[in-house]
Amino acid sequence: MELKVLDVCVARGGVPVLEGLTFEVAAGQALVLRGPNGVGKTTLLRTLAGLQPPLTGEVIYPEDSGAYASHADGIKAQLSVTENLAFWGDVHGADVPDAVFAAFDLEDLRDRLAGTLSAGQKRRLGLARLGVIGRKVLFLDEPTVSLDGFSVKMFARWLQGSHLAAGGIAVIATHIDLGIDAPELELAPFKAAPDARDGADEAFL
Ligand SMILES: Nc1ncnc2c1ncn2[C@@H]1O[C@H](COP(=O)(O)OP(=O)(O)OP(=O)(O)O)[C@@H](O)[C@H]1O
Repeated sequence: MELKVLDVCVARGGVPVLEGLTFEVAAGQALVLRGPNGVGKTTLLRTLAGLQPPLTGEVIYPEDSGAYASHADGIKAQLSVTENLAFWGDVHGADVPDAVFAAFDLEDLRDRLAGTLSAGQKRRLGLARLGVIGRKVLFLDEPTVSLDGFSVKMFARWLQGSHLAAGGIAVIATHIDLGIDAPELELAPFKAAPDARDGADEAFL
C-alpha cells in the first residue's frame, strides 16, 4: 500500500492555493507538512482525504482506507469516553481495542461524560478514535493542539509504534516537532500563482 500524489493543485473557494504537488508515502511512513499559516495545509489534507476534489491531478490510495482528523475533535458531549469510542467503532464495524485506553491515557476517564473533559483530554479522546476506526491512511491536521508535552510523546509513540509499525501511513500538518522519524515537505514553494483577478484586487488595495 502507498499514497501517491500526482501533480495535484488544491483550491479554496475555487481559488488555487497550492499547485504542482507530487509525492509518495510508502506503507509504514509518515510525511510532515510544513508551511506558514494560510499556506494551504488544511486545504491539502482535506483534498488528500477526499473531502474536496483536487482542481487538477490525482490522489491515489486504496478506497475506504483514509481518515481525516481536524482540530475539531468531533466528540459527542452527552456520551461517556467509552461510549464515544464504541460509537466510532460501530460506525466503522470495529471493536474498541482495550489497548486504546492506555495508549491515549484514558483509563481513568472511561466513564466520564466527554462534555466534561478538559481541552487536552478531549483531544486525546479525539485522537483515540484513530486507534479504533482501523483506517490505514491518516491525514492529521495539527493533531497535538491542546496537548501537554507528555501527551504529545504518548501520541507520537502510538503513531510510530502502533499505526506506522503496522504498515499505516500518516500525513501530518504540525507546527511542533513530534519527535518521529519522518521527512518534511515545505509547502511554501508550491503556492499557486495568483490569478489575474487576485492581481487586480491587490492593485487597488
Ligand atoms: N472559503 C474560503 N474561500 C477562499 N479562500 C479561503 C477560504 N477559506 C480559507 N481560504 C484561504 O485559503 C488559504 C489556505 O487555507 P488553509 O486553511 O488550507 O491554510 P493552512 O495552511 O491550513 O493555515 P493554518 O496554518 O493557519 O491552519 C488561506 O490563505 C485562507 O485564507
